[in-house]
Amino acid sequence: MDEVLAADGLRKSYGDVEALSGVSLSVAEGEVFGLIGPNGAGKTTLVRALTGTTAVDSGSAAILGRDPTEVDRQRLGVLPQEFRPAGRLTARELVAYYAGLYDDARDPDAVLDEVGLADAADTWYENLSGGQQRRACIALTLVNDPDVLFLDEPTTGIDPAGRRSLWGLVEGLAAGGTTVFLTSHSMEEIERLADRVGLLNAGELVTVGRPDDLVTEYGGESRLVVRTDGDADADAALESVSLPAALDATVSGDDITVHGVGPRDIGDVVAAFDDAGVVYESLVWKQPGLEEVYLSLTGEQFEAARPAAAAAVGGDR
Ligand SMILES: Nc1ncnc2c1ncn2[C@@H]1O[C@H](COP(=O)(O)OP(=O)(O)OP(=O)(O)O)[C@@H](O)[C@H]1O
Repeated sequence: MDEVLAADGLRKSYGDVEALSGVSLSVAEGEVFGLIGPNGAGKTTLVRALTGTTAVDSGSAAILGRDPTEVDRQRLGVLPQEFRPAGRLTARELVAYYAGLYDDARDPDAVLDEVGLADAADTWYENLSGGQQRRACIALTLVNDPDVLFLDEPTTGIDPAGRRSLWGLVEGLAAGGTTVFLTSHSMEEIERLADRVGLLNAGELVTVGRPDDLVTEYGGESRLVVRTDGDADADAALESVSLPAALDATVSGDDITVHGVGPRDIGDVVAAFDDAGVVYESLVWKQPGLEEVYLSLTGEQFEAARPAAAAAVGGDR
């Protein structure tokens, strides 16, 4: 696969703040590269360095083998984190205006339809809802049918159904060969879309890899958390249970956590609790995901909930 994006030793400081401290990476054609990291980690600075909208102190970046400031703009789409187009143009007028900047642009109405704005095409940008405005901004980045697309937190403010439809859109673009560089605070979004993920922390790319590989390496164990009845003694309850060999458990308050429970162990573990007559309020199986990777490598917690990570396998009885 051809290399479409390249960064080599990018450094950028703002006064005493080192926003990027030597970032190198490579993104192949058709790849969706997800960039995650805490607030202030340097993600937007990296996007700006890669797209040539900020001058770096040292290091180099290339898009499609060229300096980012020299790349053919027809081939590039950039959705900045903060983007405020003219408020008193309708969504259609805005997209048509941007279409006029390119030699070969797509039909504005088709693009508006793609981002779910067909019904709001005649609404002034300033009267669109926050999520609709973000969709309109995404439309502006798609109007030239770019080969390389930068999306800096594209779905912030967009409702869950809208997010899912935009994820489908990004998947379709990637399937068609578009290279996507995506930053997000939503682990669900990154897990769904990214072929590879880079974790940026305090200006350093701490790790890069496929989501599954990162979860295997840093995500920790799958576990089953058994919440015992508040009146019961959780330690005594655990003593009475004959867990399958190789599994161990710890107690914290009313919770008994059985460690290292893989998907195929769940039935045996639940049966062991049932056989011992343990009364429980809930059983939750937790599988590690990118959130755990993030937590383990940054020591921080994601704001966004990741409901898919916890699957209830039982309930009151
Ligand atoms: N124009 C600027 N002037 C001064 N400092 C800046 C500027 N842009 C960014 N910084 C600083 O550089 C660091 C990295 O900021 P950046 O916006 O790249 O982080 P980020 O990972 O995108 O954060 P967020 O997740 O909050 O969007 C921060 O400490 C920020 O305050």
